[in-house]
Amino acid sequence: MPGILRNNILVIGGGSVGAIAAVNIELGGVSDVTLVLRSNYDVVNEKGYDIESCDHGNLKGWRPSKVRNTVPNVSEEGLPYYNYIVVATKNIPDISPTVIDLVSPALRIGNRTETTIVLLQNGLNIEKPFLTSFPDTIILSGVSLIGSAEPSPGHIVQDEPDRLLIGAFPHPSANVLIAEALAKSFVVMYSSGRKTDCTYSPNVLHDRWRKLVYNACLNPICTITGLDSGRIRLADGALNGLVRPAMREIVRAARAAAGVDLAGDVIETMINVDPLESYLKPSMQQDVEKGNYIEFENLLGEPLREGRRAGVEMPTLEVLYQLAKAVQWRIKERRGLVDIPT
Ligand SMILES: NC(=O)C1=CN([C@@H]2O[C@H](COP(=O)(O)OP(=O)(O)OC[C@H]3O[C@@H](n4cnc5c(N)ncnc54)[C@H](OP(=O)(O)O)[C@@H]3O)[C@@H](O)[C@H]2O)C=CC1
Ligand SMILES: CC(C)(CO)C(=O)C(=O)O
Repeated sequence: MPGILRNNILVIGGGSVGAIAAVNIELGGVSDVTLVLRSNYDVVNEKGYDIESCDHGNLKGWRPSKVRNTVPNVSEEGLPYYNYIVVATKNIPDISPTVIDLVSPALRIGNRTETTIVLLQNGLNIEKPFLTSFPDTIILSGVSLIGSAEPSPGHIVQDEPDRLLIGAFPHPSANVLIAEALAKSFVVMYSSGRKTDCTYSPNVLHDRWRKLVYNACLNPICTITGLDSGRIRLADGALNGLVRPAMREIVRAARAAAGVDLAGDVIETMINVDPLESYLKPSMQQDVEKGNYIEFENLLGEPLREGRRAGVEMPTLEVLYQLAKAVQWRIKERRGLVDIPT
């Protein structure tokens, strides 16, 4: 579109969530997406994505403006800065590279205010390492209720709509109005293709704790039991014996640690957030089935630590956390990260 200034967007991680985000951003027609891929790079670079989406229909051979298998080093490669860097990888601080290592080369040395980072990831306190490493950069929160999976490289199946809440994480020095304006501009850009439900939501802490009622509880419970989010609702006693007690602990922790009062019906809403018949596997369960590392520290460890610091007893979450940690160790062993004494 000559004469019109286009947004230059980097999306890091083109899996279940990142691929759909790239589609939405490109669809508006005013942004060019560079998408950084890893295991699915060869397939997508050669043939494009094969996307089956409840929001977008079937997109065969879909590609964003550019795909890469490395994060661009904007300073060394002399590239123009990115307006937004959208991070849609799993957030696994216990495994390298961390998200900070990943994003760093894409910010111009000495100028970290021109780019805004959007964390399209689950979990609590994910912005903290960014505020420490890039104290001048504004960080946006993306809380997504999409249901999406990548059953094979480059094949994306999105069976629950993309409902995305965007807001700015509290920042120690940035101007609140600028941060708010950047969040709202992102919403406009993401929504301009009119195929998605992306809204501005300033209450980031509330949105993240609310989502944790699902992510800190159903994600590990489904992962550890091997039952998807439909079957766990059918399984004898699992809701009353496991799911609801864990969810009640998160509700108490949100209030005590963050002053967040979640709605009285949040537990039942989160249990029923997806139709039972979708038999949806939470993202952590999908990861374990693929032999991938799990995001247990930000989904489970951080809310548990916050709740404990605020004096909340969290016996169910404590056990789930220790079990998830053992699952992560099993994955590390399979991937050759631990030495087993002979
Ligand atoms: N899936 C869902 O339905 C939902 C997911 N979320 C959250 O969204 C975030 C993204 O999840 P999701 O899309 O499901 O995850 P996926 O595993 O499907 O996709 C993550 C992508 O990031 C890539 N990646 C990871 N590390 C790197 C790296 N160093 N360089 C380049 N690419 C990298 C992965 O590549 P590789 O294949 O090589 O590992 C993969 O393609 C998570 O925080 C998740 O909790 C939130 C709501 C719903
Ligand atoms: C709740 C859900 C399924 C998104 O809707 C999710 O966040 C996950 O799978 O981790």
